[in-house]
Amino acid sequence: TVKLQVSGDMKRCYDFLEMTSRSFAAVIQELNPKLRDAICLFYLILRGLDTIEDDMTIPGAKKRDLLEKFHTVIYEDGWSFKESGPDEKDALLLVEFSVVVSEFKRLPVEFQDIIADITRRMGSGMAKYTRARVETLDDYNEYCHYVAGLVGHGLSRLFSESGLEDKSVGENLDLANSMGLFLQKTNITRDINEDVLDGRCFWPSAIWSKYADSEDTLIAKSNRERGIEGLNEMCTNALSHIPDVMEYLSSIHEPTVFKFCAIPQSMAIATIALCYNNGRVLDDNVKIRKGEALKLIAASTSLDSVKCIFYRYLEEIERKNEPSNPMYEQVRKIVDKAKKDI
Ligand SMILES: O=C(O)CO[C@@H](C(=O)O)[C@@H](OCCCCCc1ccc2ccccc2c1)C(=O)NCCCCCc1ccc2ccccc2c1
Ligand SMILES: [Mg+2]
Ligand SMILES: [Mg+2]
Repeated sequence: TVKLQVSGDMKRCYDFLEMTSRSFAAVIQELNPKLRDAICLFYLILRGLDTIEDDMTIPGAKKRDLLEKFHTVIYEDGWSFKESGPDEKDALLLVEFSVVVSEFKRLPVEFQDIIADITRRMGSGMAKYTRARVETLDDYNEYCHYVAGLVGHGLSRLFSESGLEDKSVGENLDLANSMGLFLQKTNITRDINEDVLDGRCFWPSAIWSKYADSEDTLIAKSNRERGIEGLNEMCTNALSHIPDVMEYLSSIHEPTVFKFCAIPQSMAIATIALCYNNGRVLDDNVKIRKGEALKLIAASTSLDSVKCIFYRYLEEIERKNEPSNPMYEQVRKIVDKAKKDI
């Protein structure tokens, strides 16, 4: 008989997974049982950390202290945080965080060590960027490394530790980093309107300041042509990670792990293609249509089918590319390089 040992708190953890993530809940729940609970808890711990980072009502010094010590509170039975701002969408997760703590402490200690190490390093990186702004391209890559590249590091180490993937997956951390950077850079590029209206901006000033003299001007209708050129440069910057993404995916063989890794990447290339040369991104939060997303989920089952998906969207970007675009040559070079690997 299958011992369905879902203790009370783990059930509540999967409820929180559903509540806090449209995109990742399904792919995490489909994972092989050897990894499912660990990655669910890894997600909830980092979502809890990010809920603190995203909360603009927490004073700087207090926020930095919380971010830097979060890797220790995941071991504190009963830990709860009830001071999130009223607009924080995932505040309830921090109020009831004790269910995450109790289940985290039941994980194999090797999994606990990986999750705690990533939480510590991400919290420290987030604390650094509560003061620093994303200015240079190096800042941009560093910030995305902290909030998403490190997730790739932790996931790859968990895949190898579980025995479901080769030891080398947990060692090729540069490729794992690119998996996170492609997803995070896609989100940052797409979310510019929402972020600027929230008083935040993760686009590096090294890029946007070539096309506007302030973040508000960047999204203004009066500056639309230049804003779209900045948007195209942000899209092109994200596309540079595609060769690493393809190489990483070619190293993943367990079917549920492959889909878990591939589906978010397919969503991301479709999102970049939608954003490219599309002024609506500067006015609104654009998202790929539900029907297209479902097709991408169904098609992201093998390396060949994912390569076809990427090829198709790279062609769409090339069609949208115009000789008048300052990025015209850059886009052609990056698309041709990415297509060559496919
Ligand atoms: O507030 C929001 O809803 C969005 O927040 C964004 C932000 O604040 O920038 C931002 O918050 C980042 C800090 C918390 C990281 C949360 C996370 C996300 C996905 C996971 C997947 C599995 C396991 C753990 C995971 C942890 C965010 O959620 N960005 C989405 C992209 C992050 C990609 C992470 C990632 C990296 C490598 C991967 C490799 C394979 C499969 C999935 C991967 C997923
Ligand atoms: Mg967030
Ligand atoms: Mg954040």
